[in-house]
Amino acid sequence: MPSNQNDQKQQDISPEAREHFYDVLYGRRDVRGQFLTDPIPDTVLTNILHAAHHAPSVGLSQPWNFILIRDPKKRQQIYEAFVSANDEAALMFEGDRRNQYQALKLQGILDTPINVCITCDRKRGGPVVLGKTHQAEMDLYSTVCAVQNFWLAARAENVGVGWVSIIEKSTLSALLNLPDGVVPVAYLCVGYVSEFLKKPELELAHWEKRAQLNDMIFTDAWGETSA
Ligand SMILES: Cc1cc2c(cc1C)N(C[C@H](O)[C@H](O)[C@H](O)COP(=O)(O)O)c1[nH]c(=O)[nH]c(=O)c1N2
Repeated sequence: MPSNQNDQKQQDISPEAREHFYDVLYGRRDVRGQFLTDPIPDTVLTNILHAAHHAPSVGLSQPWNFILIRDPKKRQQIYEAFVSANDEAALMFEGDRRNQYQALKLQGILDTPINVCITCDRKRGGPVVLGKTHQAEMDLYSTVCAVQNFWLAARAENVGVGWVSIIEKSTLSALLNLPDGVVPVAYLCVGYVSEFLKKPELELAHWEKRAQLNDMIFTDAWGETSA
């Protein structure tokens, strides 16, 4: 075998590794109600952060930071911001849907040993960043890639993650002293769990269900399906 093909073979993902990768991917869950308070060893947290930091980013700008929030007082303040936003959110749903919403557990802010806020520095890389010249929001999308890496690496470490977005952004920014130009992208509750549910909690609670993949695929233009 020519040596470049040999190199390629060595880079190929083995069938076993592929299976493990899909185990992690499909086994990932948004966790709210199954958190344990057991501490996360620093080595495990470092592995997860390291994976997040290896996400793709526009122009390799790496616009993210990771704020590790352990202080119970700070978390209590953030929890109160959640409660206030969640009360407002409930009023946006009507009738039975509102009752159903109010019965959902939508955060684990005080239930985990650590919360992590992943931020995006909108000014990182200066005024002109390769790949961001015509789509300014690419730094936000890059940060979301870091969030997904974090989520998947956590699952590989058997650590659960719950994303909480029912918090007023300005309140969160003030509580975390974010400077001008830095925005919170993801507020994550992070901890070991009693179990990873087999399906999304919102599906189990009959709030929403997964759509059919085929209904999501168009060919050549929006709305066009190959017969
Ligand atoms: C951008 C964003 C924001 C939120 C979420 C996710 C994402 C991607 N999710 C979790 C969401 O409900 C969950 O991902 C879906 O229900 C699918 O479940 P699994 O993640 O597959 O378990 C979420 N969950 C929750 O309980 N409170 C929240 O505020 C949010 N916010």
